[in-house]
Amino acid sequence: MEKLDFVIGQRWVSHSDTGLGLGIVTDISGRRVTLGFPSADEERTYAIDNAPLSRIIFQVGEEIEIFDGSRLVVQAVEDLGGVLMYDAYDGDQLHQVSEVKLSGSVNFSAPQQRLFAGQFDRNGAFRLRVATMQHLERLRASSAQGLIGARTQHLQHQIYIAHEVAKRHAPRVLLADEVGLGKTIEAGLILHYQIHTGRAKRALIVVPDSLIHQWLVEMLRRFNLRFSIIDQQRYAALDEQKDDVDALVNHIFGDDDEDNPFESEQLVLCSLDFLTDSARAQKHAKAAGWDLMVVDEAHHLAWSPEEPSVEYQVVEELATESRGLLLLTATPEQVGLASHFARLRLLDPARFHDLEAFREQEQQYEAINRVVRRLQSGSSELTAEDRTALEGWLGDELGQLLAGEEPEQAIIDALLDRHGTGRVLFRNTRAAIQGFPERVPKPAPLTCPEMYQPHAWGTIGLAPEQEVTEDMWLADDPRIPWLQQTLTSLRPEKVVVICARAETAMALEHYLQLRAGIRSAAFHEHLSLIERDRAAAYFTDSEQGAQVLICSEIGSEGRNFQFAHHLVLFDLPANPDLLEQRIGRLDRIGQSETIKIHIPYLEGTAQEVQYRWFEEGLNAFAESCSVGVSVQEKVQGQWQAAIDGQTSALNELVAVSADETARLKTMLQNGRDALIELNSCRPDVARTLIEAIESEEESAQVRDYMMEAFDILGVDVEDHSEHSDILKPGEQYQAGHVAELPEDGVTVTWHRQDALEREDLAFMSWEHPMVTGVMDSVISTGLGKAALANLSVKALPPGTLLLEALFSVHCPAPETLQLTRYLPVSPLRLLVDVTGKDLSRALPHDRLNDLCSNIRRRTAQAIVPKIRSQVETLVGHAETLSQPHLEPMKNKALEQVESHFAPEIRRLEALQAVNPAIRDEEVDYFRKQLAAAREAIGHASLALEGIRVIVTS
Ligand SMILES: Nc1ncnc2c1ncn2[C@@H]1O[C@H](COP(=O)(O)OP(=O)(O)OP(=O)(O)O)[C@@H](O)[C@H]1O
Repeated sequence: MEKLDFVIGQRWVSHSDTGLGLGIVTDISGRRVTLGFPSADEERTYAIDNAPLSRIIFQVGEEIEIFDGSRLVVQAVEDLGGVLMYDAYDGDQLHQVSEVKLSGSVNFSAPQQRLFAGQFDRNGAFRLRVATMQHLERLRASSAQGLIGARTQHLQHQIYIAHEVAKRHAPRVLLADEVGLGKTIEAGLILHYQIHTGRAKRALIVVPDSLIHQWLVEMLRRFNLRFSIIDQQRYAALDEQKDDVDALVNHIFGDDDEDNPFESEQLVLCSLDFLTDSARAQKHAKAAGWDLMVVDEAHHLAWSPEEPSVEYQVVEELATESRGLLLLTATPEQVGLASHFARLRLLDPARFHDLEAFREQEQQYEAINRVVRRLQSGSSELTAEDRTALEGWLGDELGQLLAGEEPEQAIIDALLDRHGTGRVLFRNTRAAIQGFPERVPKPAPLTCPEMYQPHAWGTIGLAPEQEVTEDMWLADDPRIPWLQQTLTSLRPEKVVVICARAETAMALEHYLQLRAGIRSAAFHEHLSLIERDRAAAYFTDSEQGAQVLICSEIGSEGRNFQFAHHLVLFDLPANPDLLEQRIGRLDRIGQSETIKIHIPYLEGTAQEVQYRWFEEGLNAFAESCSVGVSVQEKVQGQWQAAIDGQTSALNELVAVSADETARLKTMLQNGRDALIELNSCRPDVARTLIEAIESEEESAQVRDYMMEAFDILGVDVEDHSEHSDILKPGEQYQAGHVAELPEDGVTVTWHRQDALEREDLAFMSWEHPMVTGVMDSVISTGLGKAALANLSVKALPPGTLLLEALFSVHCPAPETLQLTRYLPVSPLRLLVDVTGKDLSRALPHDRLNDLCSNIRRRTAQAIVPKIRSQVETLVGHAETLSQPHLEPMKNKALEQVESHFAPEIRRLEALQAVNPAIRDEEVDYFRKQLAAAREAIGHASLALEGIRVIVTS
């Protein structure tokens, strides 16, 4: 190593211990030099002719930091007797700053600074950096982005919806697939996509009490999304931590400054019941601000102009504070059309502003559907009448749409949005998806006992046991021996029993368990969350578990019991949608067998009426009946009369209902449902997406990439089985770079089928947190920013220097614009020699990788000071060569920004024509966003992102 010239006051860094920061020469005596390292508060003495030190000289244009924290940009550098004097600008005026005054902490962001400071890496780290950027670019352009690596089967309707919704900016939609088709999975995919792509950072999920745990587990095991529960317990713990002084301060000044637990987490899961009960939690949840809010079982949000429910009001408050909103319900019209409309309005007030107009529009759906169908088969077949209709619906916008790309699709989209069911409603049906098992009703008429005679009719008659004592009905209700016998004959098959009331469920469970010796568990709203989960787990256990789970209506909503094939409806609900919710516990994705629905009912009571109405009027046992609530509204008088005991009304009720069901189904099939179906799944698009996802998941690229990263970051890899490895921190482990690697290691699979079958294996994909964590870390830290490599080729004389330089687009802009989405991630790569010749094409990156080898670190440390000025020349050449590339990159980004904002602006303008409630400011907001994005891109520049200096031998 060469002898270094030291002068007191000079600044140097140690390349053997970069954590020491920027040292200052404090003493030189004999053959020894002493440096103080202010940041580390240490002093070190080195042998002068062998010191692992690099001299730090900042160049013109670089930023320096003074010990008081202020930052200036270097304008000129002067050497005064070995100590440097910088002329530096603070944005206001020029200062003379001796290097003595520089701050002790340094972060060399420019690659050449890192190189000169001795902070360079092995060749492999540079390779990893380039590979990371290239993969990021490829993944970002892929339609699979955001949907990779979920531990779910790839079902077309889910993937289509997830992609369609998640790619939107701040999506606001109603996911209304029929019961059990996977709305939770769709919401999880959307959350994952939005979080993965940076569209959302903060998310709040609001669900009924009984579903908290199920959501927590599904989000984690399927999507690696770690939500935190905020509940009463969390608040109690918070209050315990507060001391008396806090309490006094809060008492005097109010509690505006108190900790807000919703702010301390990014991903929060909270129950709607808790939010409606706690004004404090409501206030906190609202103040915390969200990018995306999910509300499950949204049919609980009942609304009428006179009496909006508390639940509706709570969600409404939060919905205005959240940019994105996903409402989930299988039965959107369960509590009436007005509530359904009010929820649509929460989602898109611009489109849904007038209930009457909404009702009227439904009448047009058939006509719209006819035109849409013809458009789908090629616009040449449009009749003159269709054209007139289109002009009537779309006005001037039609011309713009016809002039754009894919006019047919654009017109269909505009029709669905402005005049159809809207972009906000997605609903897949079993009929459209197909492949679901059959549902077979098994009625069991029973004689009504004496004790129920006074309570046989009216809605009380649907659950008459509530009118007598528990002892009485348990003794004399014929449904009890029937149930006991049915369960015994079905043993050991699992059976879900559902009844309306928690009290009935509790009594039944008690009875079966203690008096009939049938292993059972109860599941209802009076149990704590832990008790409910314990009951569900006891039922799920296939060996030792309960044969029967007895659920109340509310307790069972949303739960997954598809491993059972027998359902007992101990009573029948008044509302057809509640019946569908009940059957949906078993009739879910994953149900492998015919579902047997056992229906004990008491003859000559309201129960018989209800059974016959569901069976003969609606056919609601064998098939999902989405028109049930509408039919009920229509036949309300007859239904009530029949339920009240007018036996003559029953036959007519059944006949009228059957006709109305058929009529509504046909009408909806031709109109609304057809349009919704069109909106909800396009199988060809879904298939292409699934292919793209699977090709990313199945490719060996992710494993190859991670193996290279593990090698560099010190992670040991042991073979486990064909597609699986065991990962453990090794001796050289660099902890900060690898997220989610436990000390004692983790077993992972790179194969989706294995991941679906074995939940204990982590499913590694491009979007697993460990992989994204490594990629983020490579990009955001200095790893591989500067490297030195050796190249042996005969064509070049030994000692020739080449520079491989990477440039990326640098574009400061407010985060809300999310401009990084439009700028390339993959670097501009240039290879230059000292004469400024561009060798980029002659020696591509991969070829160079094959030819290059590592230089020993000690040798490299010795070379760097000698080649400093040549490297500076090379960097200058690369910068000159990079400049012509900037404009095309900016233009491409501009094009993408325009294509994102233009349709949004056009849509609002079109809606404004029919909805005066849309204010000019709303349209202006997007225009301003577009203008700000244009301006920011206009100022974009190229920044040097990484260098590899290649020395020939
Ligand atoms: N793609 C999938 N891969 C694996 N399992 C799935 C998939 N989609 C759904 N499931 C399973 O099917 C069941 C129903 O899914 P989910 O709970 O999301 O339905 P839902 O539409 O929300 O139901 P509900 O209307 O009852 O709330 C769950 O057990 C879920 O784990």
